[in-house]
Amino acid sequence: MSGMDFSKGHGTENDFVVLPDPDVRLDLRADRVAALCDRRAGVGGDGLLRVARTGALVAAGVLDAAPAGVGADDWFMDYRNADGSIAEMCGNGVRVFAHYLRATGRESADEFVVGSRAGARPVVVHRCDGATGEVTVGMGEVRELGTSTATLDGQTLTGLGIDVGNPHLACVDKGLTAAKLAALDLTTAPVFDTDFFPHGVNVEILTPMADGAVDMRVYERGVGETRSCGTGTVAAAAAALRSAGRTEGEVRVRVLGGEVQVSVRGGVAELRGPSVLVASGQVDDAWWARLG
Ligand SMILES: N[C@H](CCC[C@H](N)C(=O)O)C(=O)O
Repeated sequence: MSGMDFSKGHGTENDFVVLPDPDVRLDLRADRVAALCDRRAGVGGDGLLRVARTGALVAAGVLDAAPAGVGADDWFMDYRNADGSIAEMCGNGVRVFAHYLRATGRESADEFVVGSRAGARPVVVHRCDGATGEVTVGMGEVRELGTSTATLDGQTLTGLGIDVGNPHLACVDKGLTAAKLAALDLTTAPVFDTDFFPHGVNVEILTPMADGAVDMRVYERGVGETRSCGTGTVAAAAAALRSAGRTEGEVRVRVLGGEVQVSVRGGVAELRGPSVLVASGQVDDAWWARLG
């Protein structure tokens, strides 16, 4: 059986299919990405990270141009959601991507830039071995968009629209406890204001800040509920700080899949957390070809 190399990895159990594609040979049509991310009929994942250098993606026409601050030789995280849609940024994904580059020898430095459609994302790899890593990602500007609402589990919540390169609605519910959060039914997509979020939105529900920490669940655009969302934890941290009358600080965000640390300073965020590389294998060429 011949096939296409892949790896599986996750950041606080937000999991990804990692696809090395240095010559950008793969046509990542939405249906093919969805088939790969399918948890029964495919490899399974919340998303897919194609690994290629920025210049190769521009040469292949996948990118029109290198985003500002991203060099042709910088590795670029070409992120796709499980439904095959393209998203601008993936915070947990950048940690796994950076860990993968180090663990496979594609990068040898502890600090380097990862390219994304949201721009340059500088990373610091604090430690990494084949299986586990600890990475800090420079998440760029956190831009508040004003308040909007989402309706889920029969209730309408007010939240803060936040752009972290991709769109979020972070709903701090003052009366919410961790137990009530855990009991929320997130099996169906929240109803949101499509005029406010014309390109869809990732919706976070979180407890108010206590002892420098919040509890959060998230319903992701193009995926559904995930056990974690890195850009979502940044949006949640910014909303929790705002709700506490602050514009900067450190927030520990507890998600279903673990815990990350977010720092917001001067309107710019950093995200620190774990990465795990679970397995590597091959996608069978005949299986891939049958997708048409
Ligand atoms: N899981 C990702 C977010 C993916 C965002 C995607 N669902 C979208 O914006 O459409 C993260 O760790 O930031």
